[in-house]
Amino acid sequence: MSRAEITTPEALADESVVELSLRPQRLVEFIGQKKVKDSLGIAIAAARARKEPLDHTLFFGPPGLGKTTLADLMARELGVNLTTTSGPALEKPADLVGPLTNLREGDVLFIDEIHRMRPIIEEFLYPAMEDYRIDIRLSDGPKAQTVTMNIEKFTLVGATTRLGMLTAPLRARFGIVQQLGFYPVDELEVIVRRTGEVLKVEMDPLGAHEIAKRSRGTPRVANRLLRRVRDYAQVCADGRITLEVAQAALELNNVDHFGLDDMDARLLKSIIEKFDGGPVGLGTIAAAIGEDPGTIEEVYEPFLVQHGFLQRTPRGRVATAHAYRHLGYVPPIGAFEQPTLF
Ligand SMILES: Nc1ncnc2c1ncn2[C@@H]1O[C@H](COP(=O)(O)OP(=O)(O)OP(=O)(O)O)[C@@H](O)[C@H]1O
Repeated sequence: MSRAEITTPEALADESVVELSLRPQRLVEFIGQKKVKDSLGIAIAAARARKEPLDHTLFFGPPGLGKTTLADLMARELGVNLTTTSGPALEKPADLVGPLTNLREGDVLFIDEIHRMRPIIEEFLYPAMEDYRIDIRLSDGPKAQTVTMNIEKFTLVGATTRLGMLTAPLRARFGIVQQLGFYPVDELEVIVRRTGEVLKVEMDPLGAHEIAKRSRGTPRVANRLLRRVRDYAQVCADGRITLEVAQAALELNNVDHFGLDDMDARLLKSIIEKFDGGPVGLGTIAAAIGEDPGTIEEVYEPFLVQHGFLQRTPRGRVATAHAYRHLGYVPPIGAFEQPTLF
């Protein structure tokens, strides 16, 4: 595993099965995000009492914070089926006909990465979301015939890491919109302990705390770090995760005590060394470190901005004094006066 991989908030190729086994089974087992959980709990109870489908719901926030898990839990709490797909997987409206016509009343259709849906799919979804009907074109061309089909009343749950990329008409069709934010260390610690119980690994509170501290506010990263530390504990110690074991295992995996990894360090160092600390445009940074600008913006920056390593200003990205010190540089005097954009 490369250094950046261990702390990436995105799911790795081989992780889906293990993630499934770690997924909470009830909404009460979902740790943190209290406001989101409370308002969902109320909306679900009300929908059940009225025997109506829940309003279409949109989750937004960085990857790995539990959007898919919440969609799954909503279906469980509502006692309905969940069908899952994703924006990039839907190539043509016909790809949605099966999933939509198979829905039973109240079922949940989950569309991950909904901001990556093609416009033609989006337009196909509008009448489904609004009036529970779909318009199927029987052939192509200007004289193409269309048949209208009614579908059962259902709930669309969408997830996106880029709320700004959703079109206004699509966004307006969601009755519930919830933002997921990074988790504080104490909540991640609870997640680590719960995962430890599922994996049947013995752990000291300080060991759990150390893993939580380095998890970039992200449950997916916390669970991944725990699995790596567990391997280390089994092979290099007596199987128990103590503070020392966690520290040694995470050092070995190049995860520093803030959870910054090689890619974060390269990004910040490049701004500091090549661009005098910034401001520098996203495209320029991306070219300098050989990474996709979208990935930098979606995956790396949210955590760096939230933890004060990076500022987004109207003229570009700026490395903060905190970033300079953290990476062993002396911050330049008077360089941090740009107004922030976000
Ligand atoms: N609040 C939580 N409590 C317990 N476990 C959680 C919580 N949030 C996420 N997890 C666990 O973290 C992992 C990643 O969560 P999930 O797949 O739901 O994230 P996501 O936001 O949908 O990410 P992506 O957008 O990349 O698909 C899962 O194994 C999930 O069970």
